[in-house]
Amino acid sequence: MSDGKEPKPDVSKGLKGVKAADSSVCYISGEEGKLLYRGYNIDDLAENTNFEEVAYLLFKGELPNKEELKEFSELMATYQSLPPQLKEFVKSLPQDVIPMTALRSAISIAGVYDSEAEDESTEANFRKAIRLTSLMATLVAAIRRHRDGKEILDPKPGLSFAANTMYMLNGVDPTDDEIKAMDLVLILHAEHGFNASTFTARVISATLSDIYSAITGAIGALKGKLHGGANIEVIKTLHEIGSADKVEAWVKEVKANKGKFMGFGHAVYQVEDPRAKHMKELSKRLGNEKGEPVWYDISEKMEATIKPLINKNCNVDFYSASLQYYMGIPKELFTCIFAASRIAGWCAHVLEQYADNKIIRPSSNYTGPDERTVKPIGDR
Ligand SMILES: CC(=O)SCCNC(=O)CCNC(=O)[C@H](O)C(C)(C)COP(=O)(O)OP(=O)(O)OC[C@H]1O[C@@H](n2cnc3c(N)ncnc32)[C@H](O)[C@@H]1OP(=O)(O)O
Ligand SMILES: O=C([O-])CC(=O)C(=O)O
Repeated sequence: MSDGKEPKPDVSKGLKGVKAADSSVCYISGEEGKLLYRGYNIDDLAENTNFEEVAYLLFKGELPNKEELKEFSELMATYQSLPPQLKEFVKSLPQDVIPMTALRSAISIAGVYDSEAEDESTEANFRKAIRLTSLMATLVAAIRRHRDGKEILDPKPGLSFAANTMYMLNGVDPTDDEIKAMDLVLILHAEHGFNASTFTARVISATLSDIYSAITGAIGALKGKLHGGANIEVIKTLHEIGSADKVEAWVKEVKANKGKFMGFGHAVYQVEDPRAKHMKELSKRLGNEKGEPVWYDISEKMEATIKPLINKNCNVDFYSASLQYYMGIPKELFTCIFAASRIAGWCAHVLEQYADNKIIRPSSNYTGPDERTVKPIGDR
């Protein structure tokens, strides 16, 4: 207890910079702007792999060979179909449900109908990780279709994971460019160390609770606008500004009101987020191809204006907003698409946590009153 004179114990607010465990899933250099999944640079992965390969890499630690990939992709395809109870659950939701709220609830319900949900064996947890990773995109698509009053679609046999995700979202066979764009979004969002949602998943699994509980919690953390929810705030901003020539006035006003620029700043990167350039490039291309470059143009102008003003770079959520818009994804779904990718990272971390567990229980610096006694109710 403190009398106000003792030196305060060190508190690392938000645990910033604190190393809470060893992890071999990803390496991030905030100074260099470098991101490696299991030792592979994301620039290399973005160019040369698809999401199934990246999910395999995150779970197993190595990239698959041809046969391993075939087997893993077939397994993912099997798990991609929604159990009938889950489809009925999505249909029972109010049509105007917030998609991340629907997704969080649906994953919790998915645990109810998984006969292995409480099986703590490594093999069962591994199967559940693949099942959850396969299921998440189908659920996101189902939530979109339900909100639009359209029939929920089953995955189409023979399509890749990214292709099926686009197909189930939109109800039409995607073009090669659309498949590439979805793969890029899925690969780049898949993993990012001890971020808030992954840490949430690890905290929950470290109590030896089940993987469905951990992922339900992670979705709740990702939903927040300081984390994955920022991409929805960014698109709202782009639409509010409306044209590139209005950016400077808008930025001035936000700065004068001490507001936050969503999609800028990062807890780890002091230099450019290495994922941003990929999203930016593709957003520019798709914006031109769709004959609607305005949202890219506003984004580019915002980056040029905000970066020198607050000395913060844009993060992964910034150009992913205009990119997802150009991919035809409704803005309310942007964070769900992030979740459909990050599920691979979450699961890799949950498996890692179970494999070398220690309950996560930091302490706090007490700032409340000194010990006191309860007065009779009439004297309070
Ligand atoms: C996938 C992801 O989660 S990426 C992040 C997505 N979130 C956003 O884009 C929201 C906007 N950004 C932010 O709120 C922050 O930069 C965060 C949450 C990402 C990181 O927060 P921190 O680790 O505290 O960053 P940092 O130490 O650099 O921030 C210090 C101060 O810089 C300023 N700052 C940081 N980012 C911004 C911003 N985007 N706009 C204005 N000022 C900012 C603030 O004064 C901040 O203090 P505060 O949080 O008390 O207001
Ligand atoms: O790492 C973080 O703090 C945020 C995050 O999830 C990411 O940038 O992908």
